[in-house]
Amino acid sequence: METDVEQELLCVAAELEEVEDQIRVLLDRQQQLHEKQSDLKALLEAFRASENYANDNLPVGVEDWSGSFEWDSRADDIKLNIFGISKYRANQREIVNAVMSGRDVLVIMAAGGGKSLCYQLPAVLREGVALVVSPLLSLIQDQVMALTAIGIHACMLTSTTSKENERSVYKTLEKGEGNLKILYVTPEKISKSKRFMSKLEKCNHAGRLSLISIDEAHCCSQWGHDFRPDYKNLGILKTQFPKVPLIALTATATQKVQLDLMEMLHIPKCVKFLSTINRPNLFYKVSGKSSVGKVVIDEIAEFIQSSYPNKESGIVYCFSRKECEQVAKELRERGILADYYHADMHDGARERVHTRWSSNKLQVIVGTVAFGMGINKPDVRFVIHHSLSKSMETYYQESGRAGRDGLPSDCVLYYRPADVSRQSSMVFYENSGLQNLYDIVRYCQSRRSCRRNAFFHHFGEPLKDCNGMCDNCANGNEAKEIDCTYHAKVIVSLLQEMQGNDQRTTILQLVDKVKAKIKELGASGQKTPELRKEDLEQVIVQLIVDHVLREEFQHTAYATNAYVTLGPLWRQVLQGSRAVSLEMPGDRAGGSIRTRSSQPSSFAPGLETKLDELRRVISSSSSSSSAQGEIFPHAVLSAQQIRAISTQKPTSSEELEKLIGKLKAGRYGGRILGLVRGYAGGEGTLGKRPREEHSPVFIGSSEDECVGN
Ligand SMILES: Nc1ncnc2c1ncn2[C@@H]1O[C@H](COP(=O)(O)OP(=O)(O)OP(=O)(O)O)[C@@H](O)[C@H]1O
Ligand SMILES: [Mg+2]
Repeated sequence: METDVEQELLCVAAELEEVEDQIRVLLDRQQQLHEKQSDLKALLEAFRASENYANDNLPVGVEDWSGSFEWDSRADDIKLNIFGISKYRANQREIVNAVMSGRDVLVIMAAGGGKSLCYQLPAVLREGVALVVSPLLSLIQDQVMALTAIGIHACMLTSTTSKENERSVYKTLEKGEGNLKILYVTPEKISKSKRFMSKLEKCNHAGRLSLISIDEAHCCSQWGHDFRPDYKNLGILKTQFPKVPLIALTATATQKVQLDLMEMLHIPKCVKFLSTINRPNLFYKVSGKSSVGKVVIDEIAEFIQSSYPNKESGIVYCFSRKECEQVAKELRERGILADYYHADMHDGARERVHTRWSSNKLQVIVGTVAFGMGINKPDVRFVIHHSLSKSMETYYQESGRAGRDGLPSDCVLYYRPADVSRQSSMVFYENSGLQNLYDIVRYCQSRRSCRRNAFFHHFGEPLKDCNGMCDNCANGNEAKEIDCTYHAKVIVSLLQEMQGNDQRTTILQLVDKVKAKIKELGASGQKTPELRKEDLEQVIVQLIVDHVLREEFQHTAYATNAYVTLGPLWRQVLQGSRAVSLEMPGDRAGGSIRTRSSQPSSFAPGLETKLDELRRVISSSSSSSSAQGEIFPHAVLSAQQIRAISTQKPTSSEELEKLIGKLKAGRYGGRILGLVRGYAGGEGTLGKRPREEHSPVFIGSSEDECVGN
């Protein structure tokens, strides 16, 4: 009798503990929801304030930014004949109109959606100089080169600008000499250079400051994924120049970040344009990453060489500077033209690598996160992550460097659970750092859910069809689920035992212990699927993101180490009330899942090839002859324009102008038409080109954007 009562007491105690665990999880959730509730309330107030403003201050109908405006024909002319763009993408025209009407504007538009045109076109249309704040030197150089190439006078003030150039820019600002249209600066200029601000003041006083643009505006917010301290002082611009329209642009801003931006930049009454984050032309894929470094490089090299035999451009992102150098070297040893780019290099060396890549002399840049934000190379065909990103936002941004011209491109992330603790020991002290990391880890661990939907879900957007443009949608039916409840129990009981003995363990050490334990228990006749080392790593990581386990960090003099310990829900697993399963690719060979573009694309010589060669020739002759700096091949003719010329085969300058605008037709028309003539009648006298395997997919527009179509 007494033992029965004791038994029952033990059961009640165990159940109580379980209930307490659940309460802890619920309290956590309650706290999160309270925070979200207050953010949303604040957001709603801000929206209402801006709506009231719009209603109170503007005549009815003016908020229709798609109507007719007096600058329409000039805008159309410059868009086509200077920028070489035949049709606006979604929201571009409306944004240009809002800026031209003098309003402050907040633009959230997908990476590669075409944000630059939204401020560059008004900058050309309006009198005076536009100020553009941009966070990175490489991005600024890219933009200045591209604008110079199409004859728009742009310059920059950065850490690399010579004193002489700086003086000349200051003179232009002060006296209005020359025809400077766009001035790019890094945010430090605004926050640190009083001299610059006083010149700007004079420029504005003379009515010559046409607009202010804050590119990559998410850097203002510490809730954003790439907060830059100098960005937080940019509020001064609206205070100093209240009458100058300010346009803030970013590809990624959650509602919280949007609210923050409006507050920090002092634009509570701005017009907001939100576009979808969807990039329908990007194929997302997660590949299993071998624990052997050389094998990973072999796979990456094989992927690049078989999918892109014509040396189309790509980026490989790595975790550390050292890793970048190593990976670049090993890719070179495998015959790929690759070089590295990271923050430890001199500005000059970084610029050289960037320029070689932009002019297609280098196929692959192997970079850290220091490379990429806003890089305007439209024909990047693949972005490979050698290591895990630290959040969904960061991954969306970095992978979004691919396919900005709207043509099909690959985004591949090489995932190995052991990489999780490398990242977690870097981000655990950041605001929601671990939570953000675990979101991308869930993305990687999944073998069934649509990758694209994971982005929609993350950015709070309604789901859209993926059209088979991710590995899980393409291969999801082949994926299988393996029951790992038994393994999870062993893991939890081992950890319980170790904690009782005051022992610590890393994920990798734990895997070895689990393997040994399962072998030892094997004799007891338990029927369990045999898991490889990598699978066990994956089970442990799954348990971490599901709160059964948690990571704990300890600093040493040289590093921060991540250990794994019991989390709030461990008892549920131990008592068998929580099943644990793992999604596996159908073939179990994580590294070799079929991809959309893993078939080698045959590339016979044809008109497209000839046009590609032509643009390279023009680009390299420009780099030796042009006083205005290099003109990159993509600035001579974009991939879309090459496609349009190849399909339409224009026979006169007028026809060509409709496809690429007057400026380019005037400069290169004779040579382009000369090539097209060789292909008149469809067959071509220079060799027949097989049909391209990819049909173009375009970004963010309801209309067909293919120039001339
Ligand atoms: N309406 C259009 N039609 C065709 N191409 C366009 C159009 N608008 C922009 N582009 C091209 O799309 C590419 C990406 O544009 P842009 O650099 O402005 O993107 P973004 O939105 O600033 O992206 P990111 O967030 O990555 O900086 C560029 O090559 C640009 O010339
Ligand atoms: Mg941009």
